[in-house]
Amino acid sequence: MEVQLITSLQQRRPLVLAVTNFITAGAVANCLSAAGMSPLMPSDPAEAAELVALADAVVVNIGSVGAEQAALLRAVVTAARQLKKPLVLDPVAVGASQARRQLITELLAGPVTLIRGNASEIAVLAGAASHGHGIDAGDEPNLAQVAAACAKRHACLVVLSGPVDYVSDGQHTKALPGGSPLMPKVVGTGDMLSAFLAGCLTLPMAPLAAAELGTAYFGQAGVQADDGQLGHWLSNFLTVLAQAPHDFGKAVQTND
Ligand SMILES: Nc1ncnc2c1ncn2[C@@H]1O[C@H](COP(=O)(O)OP(=O)(O)OP(=O)(O)O)[C@@H](O)[C@H]1O
Ligand SMILES: Cc1ncsc1CCO
Ligand SMILES: [Mg+2]
Repeated sequence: MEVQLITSLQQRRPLVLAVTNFITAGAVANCLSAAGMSPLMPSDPAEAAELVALADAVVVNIGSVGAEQAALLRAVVTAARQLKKPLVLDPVAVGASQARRQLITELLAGPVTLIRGNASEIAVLAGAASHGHGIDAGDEPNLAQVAAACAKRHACLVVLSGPVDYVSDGQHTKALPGGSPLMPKVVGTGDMLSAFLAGCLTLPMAPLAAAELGTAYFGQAGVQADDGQLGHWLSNFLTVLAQAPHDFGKAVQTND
């Protein structure tokens, strides 16, 4: 794994503007900070353009879909497109309500760089049947095809997360094993991955390669944070992310 790229990213400390949700905002901010990125969470649509201008990358998450949050999401997405910032969309529980589907349709009327969701969320965006259960994924078949179909349909990169993560640009799809069975039990690990990938899209490499590197790195950190105790996972994960990547690289299995 190209860990020196992660070192260079940490030296730059890219500013990631993150519209998350009120449930996991703190965990996402701490994850970004531990990983060597600088989190900023906006709350007022009036400041969206100024804050997006400061940002190196932007992530938006529809976990909280009230009218005020929707206005903030629209303003941030519009500014990110105008200012050509890498833009990640996390379609939390998109299959669960009409309001979420409507908001996602609106946000996906223009281009995004990357969509990161679990299998059921990505299936909805691919136009396939889905079996999600609120924020949790259900059993979906043909995950590599679902990821590729979603990427083609929305002309963007897709990271479909789960026991195996699939990274696709619609033409090429890579399956990345990794992560821990504790991760789906900790609420917000997907939100953290989406925000982390936004920061990785600032790496000086092709966006597909950056998405693969970021997804593999996050998964391997997740493995290392697993000491068998659910309650330890999040604090272990922040500690692992905050380690120098060369130490991290020694401690975890690498891809090359
Ligand atoms: N069974 C599993 N085994 C190993 N890793 C997993 C497993 N399930 C999820 N993960 C990892 O957890 C992270 C989050 O993926 P997940 O699909 O659970 O996101 P999510 O459903 O959007 O989560 P949330 O809504 O809580 O933020 C990814 O890094 C993924 O690789
Ligand atoms: C539990 C929950 N409900 C809406 S968003 C969220 C956090 C995971 O995205
Ligand atoms: Mg999620």
